Amino acid sequence: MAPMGIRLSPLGVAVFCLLGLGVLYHLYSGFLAGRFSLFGLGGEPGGGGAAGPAAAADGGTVDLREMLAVSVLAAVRGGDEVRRVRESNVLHEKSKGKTREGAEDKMTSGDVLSNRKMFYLLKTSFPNVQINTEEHVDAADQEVILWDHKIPEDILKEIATPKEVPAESVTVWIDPLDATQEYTEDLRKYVTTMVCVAVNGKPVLGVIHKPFSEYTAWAMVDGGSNVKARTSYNEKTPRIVVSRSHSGMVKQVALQTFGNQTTIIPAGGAGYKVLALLDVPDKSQEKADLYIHVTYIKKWDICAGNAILKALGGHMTTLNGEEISYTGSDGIEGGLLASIRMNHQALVRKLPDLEKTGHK
Ligand SMILES: Nc1ncnc2c1ncn2[C@@H]1O[C@H](COP(=O)(O)O)[C@@H](OP(=O)(O)O)[C@H]1O
Ligand SMILES: [Mg+2]
Repeated sequence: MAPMGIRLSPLGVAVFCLLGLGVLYHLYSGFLAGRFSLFGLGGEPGGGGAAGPAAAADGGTVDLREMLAVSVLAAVRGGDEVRRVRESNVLHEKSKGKTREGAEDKMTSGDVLSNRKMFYLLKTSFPNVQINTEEHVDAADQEVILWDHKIPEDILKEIATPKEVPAESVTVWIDPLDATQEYTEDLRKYVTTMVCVAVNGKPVLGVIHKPFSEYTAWAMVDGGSNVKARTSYNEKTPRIVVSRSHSGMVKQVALQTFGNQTTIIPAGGAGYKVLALLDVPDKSQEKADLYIHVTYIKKWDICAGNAILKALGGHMTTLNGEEISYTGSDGIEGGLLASIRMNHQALVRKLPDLEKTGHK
């Protein structure tokens, strides 16, 4: 006699098992999808992390202290690309055309790859702000780089509270590789990556990073900084740092204004030249008392330096002493004068009017 009990048909068992597997698959795939979507948004699985772009950006405001943290990270990450490409010795150097004065306007893989990192890091973190960058951003080649929402200790120490401003008042300027000409000549000390944040056109945050010595200077106007002015400057016979590859008539202007005893220091990069005015521990950094530029120049080249100088009590203006507005057009026509711990207006009065003297 067959033993008593429930008889299970093999077909029934198979259907039951399949159903069970289906339920398990459904539950488990939902769980995995949840985890992946959390990672995709930058949140921490299991909760606890703020997900997605900087929370403040969603409400129509952004926190400048958070923007500073992301700007420093962007400059460092961009700098990693700049260094990597230079060390590979495969620069893919191209010309973007000529400047108004006829110099080659160069671009390399270092510029492009740094731009991609810097732009997408800032754009993903602060989707609602206007970002202007020197290089073209390829929308088909997007990169999702997420900020971990950590503000470094040195920033927290200097800037104790968040500083909210309307997102629409902000313009970010990125220079993914300043001193491209010198980069192609392997003059590494001049190269920087820079981020600037302007609020209503006024430069407020500046970051200048030197990828080859891994030095970063940052400052926030009415906030704090990790860099300071030197204790003394020579106002009478200043050492003047000027462009080595877009100089125009700058040497004539400088010597005419300050006399033949004045030392002219030709150097690459607007970022490098601003750092020359400050107390920078980097050994490869030359020191100067003034920075003068007479030809056309773009706002991504100068905004970060302008913000840092302003935060430290210095000045960057056109040669006529006009403040530079960091909205609208990309470039400025009136040359540049940058100084710190000097009577800036007195320097402006000393300089010749470039329009009249034909020194442009
Ligand atoms: N007349 C000009 N026209 C266009 N760009 C200029 C310029 N003079 C200077 N620049 C840019 O300003 C930056 C600093 O210049 P310099 O090293 O000559 O002082 C460089 O930026 P990039 O290297 O980012 O292109 C350079 O290309
Ligand atoms: Mg550049």
